[in-house]
Order: sequence, then C-alpha cells, then structure tokens
Amino acid sequence: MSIIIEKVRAREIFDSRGNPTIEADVILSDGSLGRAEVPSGASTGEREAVELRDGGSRLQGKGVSKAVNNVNTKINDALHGQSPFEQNKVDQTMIDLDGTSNKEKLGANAILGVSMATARAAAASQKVPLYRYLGGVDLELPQPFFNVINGGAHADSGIDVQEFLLTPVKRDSFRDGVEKVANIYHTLKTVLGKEGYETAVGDEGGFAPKLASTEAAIEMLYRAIKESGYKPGSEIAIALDPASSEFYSDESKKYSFEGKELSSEELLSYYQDLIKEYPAVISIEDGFSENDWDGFHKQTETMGKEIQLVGDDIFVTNPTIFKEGIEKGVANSILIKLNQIGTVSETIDTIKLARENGYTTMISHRSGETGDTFIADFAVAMNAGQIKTGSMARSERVEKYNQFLRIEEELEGKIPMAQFPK
Ligand SMILES: C=C(OP(=O)(O)O)C(=O)O
Ligand SMILES: [Mg+2]
Repeated sequence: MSIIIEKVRAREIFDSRGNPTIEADVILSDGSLGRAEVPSGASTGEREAVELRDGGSRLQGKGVSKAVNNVNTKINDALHGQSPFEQNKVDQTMIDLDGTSNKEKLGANAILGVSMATARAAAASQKVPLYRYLGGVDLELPQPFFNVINGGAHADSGIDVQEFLLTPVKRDSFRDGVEKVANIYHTLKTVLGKEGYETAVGDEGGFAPKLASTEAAIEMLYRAIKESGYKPGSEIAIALDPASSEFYSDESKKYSFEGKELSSEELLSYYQDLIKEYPAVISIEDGFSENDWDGFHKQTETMGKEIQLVGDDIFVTNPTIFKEGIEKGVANSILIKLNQIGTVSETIDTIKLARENGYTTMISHRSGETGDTFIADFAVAMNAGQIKTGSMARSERVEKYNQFLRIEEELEGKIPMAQFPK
C-alpha cells in the first residue's frame, strides 16, 4: 500500500529570543512522524515571504496562532492523502492554496514548517537520515562560518556591522575546524576581558563588546587568532555581514555608518581600504543595501574578483529576484535562508540557480532560532559549500555544528569537505 500523509498539525512554541514560532508535525499512514521548527529573523529583507503573526495584545502581538490554525485546517485538508515523497508537489499544493506571491495568506512560517516536516517524515519512513534522503549519494560537508562578534540588530554593542565571522580555511576535518574556532572563541573572551570589554553575548552567541569601530573589532579577531597559535588569512579567515540595509536611508541614499553619512561610493572605497588593511577578510555579505542595487553592482565589479560578496536581504532566497540580480551583475554569492522563501523546493531551486551561474552558496540560520538542526542536514545534502550558524555560546547554534560532527562520524570521514577560497 502506498504511504500517504495522514495528518498535518502545528503548535506554538518559543524561539531563542522568547518569541512564539511554529512547530509542525507531519504524520504518515505508516506511523512515521516528521517534525520541524521554524526560525525568525530580526534584520529581515523587505521582500521576504511573510511571517504571519497575530497582532493584538496576546504575546505582545507576536503570537502565531493564525499560522498554527492554517496548518491544522486548510493545509491539513489539502495535504491529506498526498505522497510525502513528492516534495515539489506538496510544496506546490501549499503555494497554490496560499495564492499570493509572498505567502501572506497562510504564512510562510506555516508553509515552511510543513514543508520541512514533510521531508523529515519521508526520511523517517525510508529509515534514512535527512541528509541522505535529500541529498542521495552526492554529499559534502560545508565550510563553517562562526559569528563571534555581534552588532547591528543582534546586540546592543553599538557596532554597526552586524556580524564578524571566523572560518577555518585550513582544517583536517569538520571537527578540527570547530575545535580551532572554539580555541579562538575562548581566547577572544580573555582578550576582550583584559581590555575591559563586556563578554556577554548577543543573539547569535558572539560577544557584544562596545568596540569603537569595525577596525577595532577586526583587530581583536587578529589578536585572538594569533594568540591561539593560528595564522590570520591562510588558516583562519574573517567574514563580515554589515547587514547594511539596516543603516541605509532610502530618502537620502546615504549610509549612516560609524558616525558618518556615507554615499554609496564612499562606502565602496571604505570596503576597498578595509580589505587592503586586513587581507584575512575574504567575504562581505550585504555590504550594500537591498535598495541600492547599483551600489552592490559597483562593488561586485570592483571587488568581486578578490573576495566573496554575498547577497542576503537583496535576494531573499527568491529565485525570481535572484535571477534579476544575476542579470544585473549583483554579488557573486547568495545567502540561503529557507524561511525567506518559505518552502524546501523553492530553496532548492534558488541553490540550483546559483550553481548554474557560478555563485557560491552559504546556508544560514536566523537570529531567532530553535533547536532544529534541519539546516545542517540540508547543507550537506545540497553540497552548499558554506554555512553560517552563529557561535559557540548558544546551544540553538551549537546544536547545528554538533549535527555536522554526528554526520561526519556517521560517514566515517569519507565525505568530501568544501573549501573556500579554493
Ligand atoms: C542571519 C541574519 O540575521 P537575521 O536572521 O536577523 O536576518 C543575517 O542577516 O544574515
Ligand atoms: Mg545577513
């Protein structure tokens, strides 16, 4: 007898910021259960699929009971009887049922929860790990990027750049990479403490010291890398996510950055000087605003051969928007967030598009996370090449890194490791 989706249901749970979010269950006729939890961003792109929230006074307007209800009624009715092994069809059914271009009716949070839970249920039914179900035999461990200093919308450190990430360019295994960064993370805490800075952490588990500038933060990283016994650049590299849409004014077309009002051109020369001064910086995400395509394009023209330029807010994992970006020569890499687009299949479409056009892909967590480790399996299955999922001090982030350690062990180290830069 063929296996079908018997029941779909959801509930309100809480994320790492204490906000309500969706947990969805997909139950199959053979009794298999797939469960998934949905994350939530803070520095969200304007064109992301809509995260449906309730409004009103309950839970300060942040409840997701409407989205839960949509899963338990409309989505349940539409998916009952469908094959869990046809991910595209399941996702398309929900896209059609919603009927809007940004999933505002059912909520991208409702749809994504069910989409991920369907993949999990199908994997459980076939008794294979999620990475195997989604990826078949062609698997690869990504290069991890750890966000060790938090600024922007993720902390009250007052630093304009949202994320300062470390990546173990040189590593013998995934475990070796995590160990190296864990060493630096602990050294960084000591270095910051010695200099009199706070060592409490931000939303993504990185430290949130009140450092005066981007340069001051990078200096701290260089020091921590060296004092841990590694070479900045060749062994441990640095990536930045300024998340610049957060400090861009659509009216004045200026970037309000570190006390100055910078034009697009001025910001570009700032980045050019920065990577000259600190060659360990190998990647910049959202250096320009989602509403400054021209600025992002100019950066790609001038810096795109030297370093990785990642589009997050500007592409929002949306294949249609991304296609336009490719045509306009914007960025050379794309950040992949499942909940920006709202289904597993559309996310896979975006990854394929990146691959066909020579863009690198970095799978990403959200600043509001849960214990769900879906993105770890997903990154391995998609041969995504890179992942960023926070730092070492918050378990909702560390759990993702731990899942890679499990996968590496399960595959007895026989799985290839992505390398960036090559
Ligand atoms: C992970 C990010 O932050 P958020 O989830 O707040 O959008 C990001 O900007 O890359
Ligand atoms: Mg970003």
